[in-house]
Amino acid sequence: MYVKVCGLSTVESVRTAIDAGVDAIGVVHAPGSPRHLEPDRAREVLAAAGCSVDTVLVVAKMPADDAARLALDLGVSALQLHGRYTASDFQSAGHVFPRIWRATSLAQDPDLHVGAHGEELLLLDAPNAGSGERWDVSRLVGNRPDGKWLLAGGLNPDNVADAITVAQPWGVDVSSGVESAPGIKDLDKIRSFVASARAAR
Ligand SMILES: O=C(O)c1ccccc1NCC(=O)[C@H](O)[C@H](O)COP(=O)(O)O
Repeated sequence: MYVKVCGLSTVESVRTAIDAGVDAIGVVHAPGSPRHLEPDRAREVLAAAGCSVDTVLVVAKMPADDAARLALDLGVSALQLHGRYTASDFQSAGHVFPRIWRATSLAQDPDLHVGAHGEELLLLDAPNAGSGERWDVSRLVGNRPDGKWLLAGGLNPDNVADAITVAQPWGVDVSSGVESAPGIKDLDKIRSFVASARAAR
């Protein structure tokens, strides 16, 4: 089970996530989000991860080409285009940056084929990204994607194991569910989330 913790904004939280055994950490560049980091701060936070895990830049409304250039500049492993990006956005960003992830929700009636827009990985989230809202993951039963896809949206240390059992994702992603307040990561919740996700079947 691939585990990503997103919206990290401190060196301490990155180190905790890595010590807990995550596969990926994400930083958010989305003005208005409580997790938004300017590029210089994102660089400092990402530096704490080194090359030990995948590092992901998450953007929401930024033009895809600009996001791809920022991903190159920051030296992240992958760029997560979150929300209403078109196939053409993916195509043009892919000319600049090679590893692109597509994050969407069932509310957008997405193509559930991983790679439909040329992406490496598909992330299925709640309609409001980073809101901590849950959604009915049982809607995926009989209709789940194949391949590399992450389940996200309202997961936390207490519900992640059940969600994995129902949806059988390739991996999981969490943000609000390991926070004490919007944008403030709780280190114990990070440890607990990773342990629960790893133990789930
Ligand atoms: O986290 C944000 O504030 C955010 C803002 C804009 C686009 C994406 C954002 N987050 C992406 C994510 O981290 C996922 O939505 C997350 O894994 C699921 O969120 P949560 O329900 O808070 O666990």
